[in-house]
Amino acid sequence: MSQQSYREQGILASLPISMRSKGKTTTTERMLYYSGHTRRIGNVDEGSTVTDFLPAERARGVTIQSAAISFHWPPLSASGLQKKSTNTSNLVPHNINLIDTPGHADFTFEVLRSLRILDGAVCILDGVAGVEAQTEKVWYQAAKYHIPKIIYINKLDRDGAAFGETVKQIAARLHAWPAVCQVPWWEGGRGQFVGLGDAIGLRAFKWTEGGDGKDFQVISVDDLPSSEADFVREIMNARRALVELLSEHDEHMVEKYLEVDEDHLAIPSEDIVASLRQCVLNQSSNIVPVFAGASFQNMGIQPLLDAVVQLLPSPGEAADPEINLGGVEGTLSSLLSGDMNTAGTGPKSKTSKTKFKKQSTAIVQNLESCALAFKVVHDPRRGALVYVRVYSGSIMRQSVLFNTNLQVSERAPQLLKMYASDSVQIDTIPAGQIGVIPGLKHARTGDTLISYTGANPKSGPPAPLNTLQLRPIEVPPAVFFSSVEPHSMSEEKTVKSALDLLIREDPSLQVSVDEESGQTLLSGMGEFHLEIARDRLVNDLKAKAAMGKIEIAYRESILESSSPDIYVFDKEQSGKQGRASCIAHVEALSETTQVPLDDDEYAYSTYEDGNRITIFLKPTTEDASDPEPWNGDLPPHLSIPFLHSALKNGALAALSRGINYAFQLHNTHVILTLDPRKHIFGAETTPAALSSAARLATKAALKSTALGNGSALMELVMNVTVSVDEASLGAVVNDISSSRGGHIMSLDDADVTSGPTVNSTQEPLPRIDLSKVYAPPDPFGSSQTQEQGIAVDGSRQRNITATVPLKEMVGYLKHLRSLTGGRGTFVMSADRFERVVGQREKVLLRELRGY
Ligand SMILES: Nc1nc2c(ncn2[C@@H]2O[C@H](COP(=O)(O)OP(=O)(O)OP(=O)(O)O)[C@@H](O)[C@H]2O)c(=O)[nH]1
Repeated sequence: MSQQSYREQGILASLPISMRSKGKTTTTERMLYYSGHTRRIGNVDEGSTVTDFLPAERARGVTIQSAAISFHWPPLSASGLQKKSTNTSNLVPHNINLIDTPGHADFTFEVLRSLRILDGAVCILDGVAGVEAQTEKVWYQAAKYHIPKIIYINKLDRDGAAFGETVKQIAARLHAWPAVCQVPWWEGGRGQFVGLGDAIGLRAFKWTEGGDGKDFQVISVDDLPSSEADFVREIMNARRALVELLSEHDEHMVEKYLEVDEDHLAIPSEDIVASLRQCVLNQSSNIVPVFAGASFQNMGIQPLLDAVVQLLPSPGEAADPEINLGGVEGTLSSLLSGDMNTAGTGPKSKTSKTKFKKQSTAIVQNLESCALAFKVVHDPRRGALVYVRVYSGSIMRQSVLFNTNLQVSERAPQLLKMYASDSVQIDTIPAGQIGVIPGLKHARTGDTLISYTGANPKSGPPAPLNTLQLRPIEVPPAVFFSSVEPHSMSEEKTVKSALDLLIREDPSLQVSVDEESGQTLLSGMGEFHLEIARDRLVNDLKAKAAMGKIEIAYRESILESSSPDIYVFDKEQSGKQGRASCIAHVEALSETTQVPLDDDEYAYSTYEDGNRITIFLKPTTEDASDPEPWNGDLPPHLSIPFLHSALKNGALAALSRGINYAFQLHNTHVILTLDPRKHIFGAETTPAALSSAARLATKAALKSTALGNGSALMELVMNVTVSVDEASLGAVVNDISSSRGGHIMSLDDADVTSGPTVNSTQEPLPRIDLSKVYAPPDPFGSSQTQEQGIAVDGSRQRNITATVPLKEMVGYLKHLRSLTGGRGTFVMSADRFERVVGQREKVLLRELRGY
């Protein structure tokens, strides 16, 4: 297949849209079928799809993991020549890599992770439910990564489908100019959904009811029967609106328009496609092409695939990925071209800085490839499969890959390309492509992998490249947890390896062991997230263990600072003597906390999971104020990154259990000082001994703070946006503020929301003047009036933005539905941890202690 001639399409994904299913997997199945990669169409409802392959996904009919597969469009024939697609423009076959993502809010992190590797996205909306809050959330995130998008409005066969209303919502809620490229064809104006009108090609596509959708009629507008006069008129209206919208944002379109004497219909379709592509790729115009269909009825997929090939970018046109190099942010192309300012990544003194800059330019030249492991899946036959996207260079079979997150190297024994039903062995994964590496022992979802000429077999590539992070994202706090109890002592080991695998697959799950009770705890982002983890653990990975009740994870925070205290660790560890010391003190972290590292080239500071850890490697003396500086000398088995990472791991372990309530600490600053001349004892100072010294030193410091005012209980407060109709507004507001202890932040009209109300990382996009938006009329009463409360029945849709403790949001959807006659929807994300005080603290503590 690799010898055949085809062009590369960028990585494409169907965006997750809401907690309710829009038909992403259903659409993907058709794409695979029409491209010739499957022989039958899989069905979500029967659990027979290619992309929902986990047993838990098939049983529940929901996507949990983002599946990645490759196919060609137009399909490659046996001779390698292109087959006919629906388009007149003789498309060359393209290789498309598709990621089908989950829709449920508990898996939003999985979605954000996938977003990072996309070059383009198809945002699938449900033509009945329209744009929902979860859609907005992901949309703004995609905008943040500059991902070009097209929209596909699905389920137009369903009663109450409202294409025009959904188009208006795209403008109102997603703040994008909808470029309507297709209009739905309801037979005779009010009959059944039979096909589409193509505003670009001035023609219609008609599918036969009940068929597999492979063959369909392409009818020119001139040949449509007179009974379809209204439909023809609407195709023309859409064409005029499209030309006008493009003319406002693209000068070339104005020229074309003038060339054809201002006849909207006379502009060749190729020119419209070229202009649309331009607008989609450069994104400044904020235009989004809108397509239509009913995937379940096999209608609309082939024209959508044509649009993917024509409008979305190839890997070479995709946005330059952001990187982080030793704490400094930049882009990959600036690093590769030597333009990235790496000054902050190395030593802080002036002379070392200049030397370092020269070295880092030379270092980049030896970078062979860099890739992001965006997904790890356990295959019962082949073990862990690591999906990678290569950003520069090529990964070759047998390449040694250095994992910059784990600081380990491992060889890629094999490389695979995944097609629907099979995988093909390949020798190289070039830049822009995705592929699979089986047999890696360490790589986890989210890790950056690099190969480097002349890398040190132990410590990998030189600094600062060994810290390179592609598109880093912050893992949100895991706020629900459940205990995991192996059935017997003999099962402990297998349960542990199953848990290890689970967190390699999904880093938003966390495993911790409660030091005192010895209990293993699994934490996740939501109840559904943990339920699915339980399914994976027990049913798929066959771990013989029981999981306890799913509970909310609170945090605790220290109220006082400790004074610096030394801890000496001296003990046998795994049959070897371990000895190390360090000094620790802790303080409550606040916005004003200063971390003065600038003039200390051996200092290091990191913010992780709500706490800060700062490490100083420097001489300590009791009396002299200016001790002789340390020259950086270390025993051969230790390096500065090793010291930093061992000490940090020790501190993190100590922070996982608070002194008063046994909850993880929050807002705590741990300051560790290690004097390399006094606290390191030759070969006995192993990384494990250093971690133990740091852990025990931190623990002792935490204990000393608890002697005073104790510590504070913290709970997670969520940022919640509830969409309800006007009639239910009062009841919902009252419920949030009185029964749930929430604070109402704002009440807006849903149609004029500023969009990015969900969290502060989303940037506002300018509002669209709705009077200028073209949307075809909807022939049927819209059920969006029921689901979204939009204008038709006179009731306005309102958005309530509030902060509410997470505990009070458990099971909220059911309650909201009962308060709003089934119409209310909501979306939420973690806002911050807040101290619990007064009566609420007493009640919570009573509940937690059970007495
Ligand atoms: N009537 C109708 N139903 C559809 C259509 N497309 C999908 N469905 C149904 O909608 C439901 C959800 O479809 P999926 O393809 O699983 O949707 P999804 O977006 O992948 O869902 P998640 O995996 O939960 O995110 C299934 O019952 C499908 O049969 C359509 O065009 N028309």
